[in-house]
Amino acid sequence: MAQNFDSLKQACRDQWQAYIQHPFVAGVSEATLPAAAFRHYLQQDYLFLVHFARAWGLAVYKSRDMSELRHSLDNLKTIVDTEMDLHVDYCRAWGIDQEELQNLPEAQETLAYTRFVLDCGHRGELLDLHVALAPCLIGYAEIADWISTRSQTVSVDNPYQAWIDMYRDEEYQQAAHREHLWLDERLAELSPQRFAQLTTTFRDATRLEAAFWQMGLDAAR
Ligand SMILES: Cc1ncc(CN)c(N)n1
Repeated sequence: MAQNFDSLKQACRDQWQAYIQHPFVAGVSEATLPAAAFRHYLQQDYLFLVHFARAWGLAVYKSRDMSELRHSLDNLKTIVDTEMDLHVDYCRAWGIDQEELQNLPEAQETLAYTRFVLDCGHRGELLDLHVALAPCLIGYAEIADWISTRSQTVSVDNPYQAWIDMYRDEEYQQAAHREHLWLDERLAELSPQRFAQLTTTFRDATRLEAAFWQMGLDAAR
């Protein structure tokens, strides 16, 4: 049977679930997450987005034809022109201004995750980089879906509603869908050995996403 993106998720089922349904995400959904946890997450996520934009820039650089290049460029634009602007506006609403964001010290979890992804890109091929980036782009679209289907989700007066809406937004969901299809096409052709190698990358990136949520929770203790 041909492998696809769902095969990657299946191979890392426990780690994927621990990321998508992390207590931080449940707290956002139920409006019970401590504000200090979310604030710390927002600050570090600004730094994260800067490095992830660089990683998509690296994917543009590593592309072999115009179709690959345009695909990575679209993802770079989603971060720089849409997600980052919304993020900065959102931080401002939480009383965090641009100057504060630019002068933040980088947390270990941010360093570990972002440099891991950049290293996958430098060391490997374009596909290694896309697989390392997938938990970020596709994972948040799935998280927004998970939140919207939960009966426990609070949708009236939830202080995190604007953040949830950012990832439920059609443009973000479509970018995640395009990446899903892009990966499905490339994963189908691989040898079992190559698929196993990419599974390790995907699992590690997923673990680093869960650690990023945990960093937010720990900041509120
Ligand atoms: C840590 C993290 N992972 C993913 C995303 C969604 N692009 C994000 N903003 N931050």
